[in-house]
Amino acid sequence: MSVEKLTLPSPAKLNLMLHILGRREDGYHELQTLFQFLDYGDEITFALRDDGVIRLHTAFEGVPHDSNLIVKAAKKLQEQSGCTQGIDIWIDKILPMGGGIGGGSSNAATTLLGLNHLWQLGWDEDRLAALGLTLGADVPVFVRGHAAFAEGVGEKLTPEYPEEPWYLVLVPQVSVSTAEIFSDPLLTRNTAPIKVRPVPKGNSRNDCLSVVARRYPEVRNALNLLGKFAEAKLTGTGSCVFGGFPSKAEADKVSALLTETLTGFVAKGSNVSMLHRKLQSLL
Ligand SMILES: C[C@@](CO)(OP(=O)(O)O)[C@H](O)COP(=O)(O)OP(=O)(O)OC[C@H]1O[C@@H](n2ccc(N)nc2=O)[C@H](O)[C@@H]1O
Ligand SMILES: Nc1ncnc2c1ncn2[C@@H]1O[C@H](COP(=O)(O)OP(=O)(O)O)[C@@H](O)[C@H]1O
Repeated sequence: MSVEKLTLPSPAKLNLMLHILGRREDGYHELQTLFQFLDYGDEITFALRDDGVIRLHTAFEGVPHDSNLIVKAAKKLQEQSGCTQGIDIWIDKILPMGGGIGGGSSNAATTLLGLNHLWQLGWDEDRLAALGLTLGADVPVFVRGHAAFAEGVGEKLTPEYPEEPWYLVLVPQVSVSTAEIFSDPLLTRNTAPIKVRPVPKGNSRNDCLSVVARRYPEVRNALNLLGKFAEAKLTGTGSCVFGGFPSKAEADKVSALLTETLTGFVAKGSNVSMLHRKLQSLL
């Protein structure tokens, strides 16, 4: 029997390290980064419609309907597959936008995988990841669903198996523009490539950190606070800051110190995305 309605998770990611190796001729930066997922994220509900219309029913502040990565992903998949069915979509959005935890990219990937399932397209992961890359550099890792070392602009992925601690993620009340950070003249762009796998322990630096911390006092405060209890790191180009803890109880203890002006959440790191665990359970 075919499925008509589906609710799927859309997890966050962390960049456990991020090195900038150089700048390409098209202005994009060559990176090496280690992605891991969090068991924490949005939830997207999809319901089939047979008239071909794609409609996201949840409004996003500051993001017009047709610019939403969920709608863009659905439209591209519909066009490229020639599918004549449509979709109604709702999202329970809890991930902060512009926080470096990949909410938009994750939403796009969940949409691609969810619609591949509901529309019964039978696309394989390679094809979905290639389409995903046209929507954003972080989409392919969410499509593949395994923690990975990423190279290029994020499209060359090798599965990795980092430890899976509990994290406390701090969410400074500021949205960081990725474009602004990558165009800062003070950004370090000449880190030597890591040539061995798995990524040797001790490579936890994020080359964006000093530029982001200099520009955003809110991020500086978060790094200072968390730094008293754990190694405090920046994910992506920020604004979120995270630290690992051996147990949920220890992460919760630090989380209890947060105030209204600096919020955060506790979540388990995971090398297999909760989206893929849910999809597996449906097969
Ligand atoms: C830095 C990372 C690390 O995971 O994540 P976030 O902090 O956004 O989550 C990603 O590589 C973000 O990739 P992506 O999400 O595609 O970046 P966008 O916001 O589209 O990029 C905005 C702009 O930043 C610059 N940019 C982006 C990525 C890159 N490797 N080099 C760049 O120079 C480009 O000028 C681009 O137009
Ligand atoms: N479904 C979506 N969820 C979040 N952001 C989206 C979405 N669609 C479009 N965007 C746009 O993408 C930008 C980056 O969002 P997001 O992926 O959450 O942050 P980051 O890349 O810093 O992790 C947002 O500021 C917003 O303008």
